[in-house]
Amino acid sequence: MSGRAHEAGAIHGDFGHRGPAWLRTPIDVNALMQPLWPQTVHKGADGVLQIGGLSVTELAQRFGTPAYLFDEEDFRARCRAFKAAFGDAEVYYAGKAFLCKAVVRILSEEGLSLDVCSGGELATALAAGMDPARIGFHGNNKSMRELTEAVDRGVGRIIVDSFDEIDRLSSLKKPVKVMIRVTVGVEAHTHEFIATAHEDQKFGFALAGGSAFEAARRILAEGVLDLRGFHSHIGSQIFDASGFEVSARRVLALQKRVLDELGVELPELDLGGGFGIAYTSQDDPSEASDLADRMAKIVADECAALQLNLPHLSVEPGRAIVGPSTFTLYEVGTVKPLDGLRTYVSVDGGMSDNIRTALYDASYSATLASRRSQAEPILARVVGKHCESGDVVVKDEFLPADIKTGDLLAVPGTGAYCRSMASNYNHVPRPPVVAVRDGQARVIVRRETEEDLLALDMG
Ligand SMILES: Cc1ncc(COP(=O)(O)O)c(C=O)c1O
Ligand SMILES: N[C@@H](CCCC[NH3+])C(=O)O
Repeated sequence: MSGRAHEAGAIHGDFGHRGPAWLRTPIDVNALMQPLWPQTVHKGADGVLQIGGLSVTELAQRFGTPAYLFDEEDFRARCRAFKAAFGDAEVYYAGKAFLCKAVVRILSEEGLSLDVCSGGELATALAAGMDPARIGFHGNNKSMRELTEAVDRGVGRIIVDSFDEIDRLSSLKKPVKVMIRVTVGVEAHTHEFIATAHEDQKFGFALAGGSAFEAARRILAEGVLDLRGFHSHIGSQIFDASGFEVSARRVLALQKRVLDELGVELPELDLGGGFGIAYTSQDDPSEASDLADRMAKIVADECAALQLNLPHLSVEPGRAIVGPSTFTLYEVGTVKPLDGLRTYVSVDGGMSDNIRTALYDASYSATLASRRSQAEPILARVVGKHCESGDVVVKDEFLPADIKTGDLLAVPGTGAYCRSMASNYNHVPRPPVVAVRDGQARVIVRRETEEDLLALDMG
């Protein structure tokens, strides 16, 4: 798909501050909506963005801005797509991408399992009635309190990440199901901060040097914990499936070594999450079904070659399920043209509701969501209201030249790692998450207030 209009928020590239000529020709805006936008989103003839049968102008009036607008139908459809694609394999939704009680209930209804990585995520899952047996618990530094709570509540599996953790868990003297997290040495092609399987980092047991094998040997020799298999997660926002294939091969070779040398055939294998999504029109992510087919094939081929039984497979997608389901709605405040350069468009949120641009140099897009404009496109930078020059939401976007105070801007692809990584920097209260479906809207995470912030301040 080629981006062709400021209205679809799909334009990127260095075209000068007034944009290329083709950008000013009329186009079918709705044809440009996928795959950046949630499935129920479209623009009416008046240029107003609609989600779940409601207009953003109405939603802004009712719930204020900024707000994360969550398309429940879209989220459910992606849960189902992953479940269907992976068939018998277990899909653990990675709660770190975005978690609240409503999401937990939807996951239960759609038959997904849940990956949590802290006592707080575990508490949220349990408070919303998630079956503990369907929860997997991750983390490189789980506390004794967190481990005890997980074991007492009957969490389905704990992914052990260090020898210290094996000792802590074993001290509870319960036959807890565990997986061993392995760093397989794959350099995933993604931002350095979100790659997790190269050797020089904090997660898991290294395959090289034998510590992953030693972890298995120790657990089996001690005979306290119930070792189910190995786990590999190579990073996040990955487009190239070959990294998953290499990691599957390496982990299965380890599984074979455990069988040959320790006499135990481990019955499970988790290949983690990390499937990339589109943030701009230039991103071209794989379908869940293509990824699932490639993973299933490599596991089947490799098992056949190594004469292993097929392990029960699981995966942990977060971003690919929730990322595209949500966009952030902002109101434009100050508009500051810098002659010959670009126009700075300030919105009423920023790095406190989306840290990804500042942290990972992530690319986003934006569209005018509250009206139609025939004005020529100008090169704009969408920035927040925080006291940082790096407080950028969208680095480069073509917006109509008549962009003005009070306009609404929508930024797609903010379902994952935006609300969950939101902060109160500059004492800015965090925005609500509003779920929209079939013409109905409900607040699933309410807006923080200044009273909420003051409530923690003991004076
Ligand atoms: C262990 C583990 N599983 C799953 C995920 C989910 O990743 P993503 O949201 O990129 O699918 C992460 C985050 O990168 C992770 O650390
Ligand atoms: N938070 C990161 C991804 C890391 C996920 C957890 N391992 C992001 O926004 O892309």
